[in-house]
Amino acid sequence: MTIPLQRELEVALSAVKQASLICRSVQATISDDVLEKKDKSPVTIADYSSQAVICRALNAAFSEDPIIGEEDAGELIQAENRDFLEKIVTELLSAGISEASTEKACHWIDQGGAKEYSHRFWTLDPIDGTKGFLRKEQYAISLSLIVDGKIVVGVLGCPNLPFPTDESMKGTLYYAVAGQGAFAIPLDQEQPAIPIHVTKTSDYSQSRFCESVESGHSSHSHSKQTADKLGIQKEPRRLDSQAKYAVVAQGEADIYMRLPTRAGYREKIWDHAAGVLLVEEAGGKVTDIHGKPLEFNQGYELINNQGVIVTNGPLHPALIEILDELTINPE
Ligand SMILES: Nc1ncnc2c1ncn2[C@@H]1O[C@H](COP(=O)(O)O)[C@@H](OP(=O)(O)O)[C@H]1O
Ligand SMILES: [Mg+2]
Ligand SMILES: [Mg+2]
Ligand SMILES: [Mg+2]
Repeated sequence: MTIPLQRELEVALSAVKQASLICRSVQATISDDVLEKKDKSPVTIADYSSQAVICRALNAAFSEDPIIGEEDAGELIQAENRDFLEKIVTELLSAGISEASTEKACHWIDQGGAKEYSHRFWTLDPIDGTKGFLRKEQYAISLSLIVDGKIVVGVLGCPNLPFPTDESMKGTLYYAVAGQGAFAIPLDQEQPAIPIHVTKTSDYSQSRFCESVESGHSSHSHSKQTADKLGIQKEPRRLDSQAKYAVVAQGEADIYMRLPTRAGYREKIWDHAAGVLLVEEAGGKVTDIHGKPLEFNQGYELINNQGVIVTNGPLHPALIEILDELTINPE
């Protein structure tokens, strides 16, 4: 018997692994000098290279599937960005893609250019947590398949997150298939996948929440107010990217709060889809701040949702109630 979505999972895992290794090698080249000058070139090269390898792999296997990716090659084709483009091609060649050229790189990147909802599509964030990537901290490569508005495959590459059962192994590849559970595999070693699970606690005083490092992406003051009202005593864990979903899915935190910082901002589907399935398949719950399910059938933004709340399940209801009382953000 064939397992449903097995081929989709295999292609997604191998593409995200290849992209994760490229991102890791580019991240190693960031110097303090680059950071001081606020030069975004390493992240740019890694973003584009990651999007190129993943779209290339998806297109080879599932040529009919649209891909809603974060990046596009619009700027790369400008003459002044020729150097950037050449560096991307160099990365692709060193990753073993011998047919890489400037034209092909732009073509692969633009295969991720879909914007509209369709009954079956992939969504891709080639580097989520750009700021974490530049700080040499956490970032993720996020890919998922959505069918009829439901996330059915989610793969998250976290090159800097230790393997859950062995801290000394840095780099974890997470995956989930709807109805089949959530799993982790070491990024570098051939080892069987291990299942991961959320915690079971219903005691806020014993719980830990995580949130963005960037207070511009998620309101730290509102999360503190909420945590105080719930009696959460532990210090929050702050980390960039969808690595937060992985941390909740593997039981290292019980809650992830993403509270709006400004009216009108809508979350992007590629910032959440893979993480959402991972947590749900690990036994947890994900809604917006009003307790509404996230709607992945509205195009590239979660237009009918505000913020995101992720928990182990038992901690969800009272948290949503508190958020309702706080009136965090006008629509
Ligand atoms: N005002 C805002 N509110 C919420 N998310 C925002 C935001 N401005 C940017 N972002 C998103 O926050 C993501 C990073 O999230 P985090 O802070 O959890 O690491 C960014 O993804 P990229 O880094 O892929 O651009 C970006 O899409
Ligand atoms: Mg992102
Ligand atoms: Mg990104
Ligand atoms: Mg971005």
